[in-house]
Amino acid sequence: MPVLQAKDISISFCQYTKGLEQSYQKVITSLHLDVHAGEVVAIVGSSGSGKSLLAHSILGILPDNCQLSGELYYKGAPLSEVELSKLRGKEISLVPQSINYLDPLMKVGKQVETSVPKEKGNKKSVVRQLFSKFGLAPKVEEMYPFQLSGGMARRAIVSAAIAGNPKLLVADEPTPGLDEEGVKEALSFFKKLSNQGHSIIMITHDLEAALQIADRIVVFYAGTTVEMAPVRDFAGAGENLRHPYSKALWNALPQNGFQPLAGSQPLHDQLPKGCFFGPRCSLKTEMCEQHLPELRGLRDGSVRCIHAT
Ligand SMILES: Nc1ncnc2c1ncn2[C@@H]1O[C@H](COP(=O)(O)OP(=O)(O)OP(=O)(O)O)[C@@H](O)[C@H]1O
Ligand code: NI
Repeated sequence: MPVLQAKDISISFCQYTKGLEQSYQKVITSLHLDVHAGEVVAIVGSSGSGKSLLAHSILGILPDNCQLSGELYYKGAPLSEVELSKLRGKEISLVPQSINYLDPLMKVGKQVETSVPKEKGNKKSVVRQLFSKFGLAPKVEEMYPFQLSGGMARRAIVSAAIAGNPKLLVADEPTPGLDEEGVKEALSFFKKLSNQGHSIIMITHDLEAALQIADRIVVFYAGTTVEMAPVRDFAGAGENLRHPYSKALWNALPQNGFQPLAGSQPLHDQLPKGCFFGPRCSLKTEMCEQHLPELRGLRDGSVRCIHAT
């Protein structure tokens, strides 16, 4: 049974148009995701594909003016608002994408202390241990966020996210601002957590980083999940991958010759008819324009493409 399962999530934002008239603008169409105990699942996809909104759905921290539909399950049971408020920051924790989540007016050590559960004993010493694990000197505890480098802020945020020893960690772009060594450390730290039975959802633009630690890769495109694949399928010319977009991402990596893909991901208010990837797809036929394909199971994975075999 998956620790977390998201099925057919769609998200709309309420906007005021004229005066008091409201309209709902759908920004996410159909996202699917699951993660098992001890598994690292990486979500890859370009900017605006819905990665952070899915993370916020899982944590139950979407803005008030938006409406979510679809199903979320935690350990097989539907994840309700009430349930989430009990789990958030404890069993389920988020490494937020922006370091602006740090309170600018509060010393960093004190902030991370607020994430340490009571049961853990002396909060200050827990923070000290966490910081030393991430190479942050004791003096950093006394600093304010503006005094930290991007990399230090990132480490402090990860410390806060894991302070409660979460079963499920959702890390939204955890590596920007870190140098090469820092990236390696962060990735190997997540891997270690997963080896201890924790589940990790890692969100990233960086397919290469994802491939280093993930067990499975989930590919998002324009607010839809287009493929779920085991990492081993990212090999050769991508012949084991299921969706043409995943193949394109793989073939665009330096080691595969930087093969570019023409066009760009459509915006949510300019989605094409039928398959969202259609306009960029070499496999496109008339059938593809009729409706958005469902995500279907295929060879140890899933794909949203009628042509995939
Ligand atoms: N508060 C909001 N109001 C209206 N639209 C929003 C809001 N937040 C996000 N969106 C839209 O939802 C879509 C998905 O956004 P999201 O932040 O999840 O993308 P992302 O994949 O995390 O991108 P990035 O890689 O840039 O972080 C985008 O089209 C974005 O414009
Ligand atoms: Ni994001």
